Amino acid sequence: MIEFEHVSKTYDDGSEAVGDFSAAIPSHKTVVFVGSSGSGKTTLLRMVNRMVTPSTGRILIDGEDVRNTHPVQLRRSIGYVLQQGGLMPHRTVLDNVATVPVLQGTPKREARTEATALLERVGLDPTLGKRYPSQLSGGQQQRVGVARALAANPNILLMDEPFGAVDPIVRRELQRELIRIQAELGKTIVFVTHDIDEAFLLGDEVVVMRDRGRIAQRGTPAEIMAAPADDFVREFIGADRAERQLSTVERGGKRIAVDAQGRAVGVINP
Ligand SMILES: Nc1ncnc2c1ncn2[C@@H]1O[C@H](COP(=O)(O)OP(=O)(O)OP(=O)(O)O)[C@@H](O)[C@H]1O
Repeated sequence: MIEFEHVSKTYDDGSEAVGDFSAAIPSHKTVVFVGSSGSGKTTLLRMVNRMVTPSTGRILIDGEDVRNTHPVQLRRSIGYVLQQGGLMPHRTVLDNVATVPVLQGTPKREARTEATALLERVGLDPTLGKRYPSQLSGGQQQRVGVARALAANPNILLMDEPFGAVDPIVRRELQRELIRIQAELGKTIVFVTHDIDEAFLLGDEVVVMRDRGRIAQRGTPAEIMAAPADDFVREFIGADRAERQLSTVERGGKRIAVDAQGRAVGVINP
């Protein structure tokens, strides 16, 4: 479990990114922080692996204050996936994935064998391991980013808009892949996004944030959709509701559900 206890953050230039935030993230669940740009999501995420030091308050992982663990050790023990992958450009894909285990003392050969298995786990052809990151598509790079984050077998995965820079179709594939991987591995995932659909798709629980990390509502997707706490949440989740409204059309003798753009979202059984 990850606990945020009354954390706040005011950066050196005086900007107050987080006011007073408390939340517990249960183990083996995916909790999504969703909010507009600048609401403090990234700042909160980075407090967990000590890339940001809270101005006040503390973060506990399984009851232990993160300040008691050396930052380098802590970061190696927590998977971190960023929007742009953050891969090392001059190392092969395989070495990108194997680096942290090698630093932690796994023999190189073993680390590479495990890295190959991880590439498969995230849906990549292992022969891509010989390439360099620039020789992969954006979606493939993000998969490598996930494989790398999993390489040290962390209990915790921090994911900061990991699928934000890829096109909607690839994004969908990556989301499905993450759901599949999470069903197998059961990590404790904190996932940051500004996309409410992504939040509802991936989150066991969703934390809707206003400015400065203020929680507007926390709950399961169903709870939030069924009973938005206030106008802010209603507007946030409903902003594109019209787009999500479904209708049915007849195609090839079948009833198909389509969204407002006419995209097929499913076949309706008679
Ligand atoms: N290193 C920094 N120095 C000064 N101010 C910062 C720093 N990092 C973030 N901020 C400010 O803190 C606030 C919260 O930023 P943060 O990146 O945590 O929000 P966010 O919700 O993740 O936004 P986004 O979705 O745009 O990444 C913003 O006003 C931002 O400008």
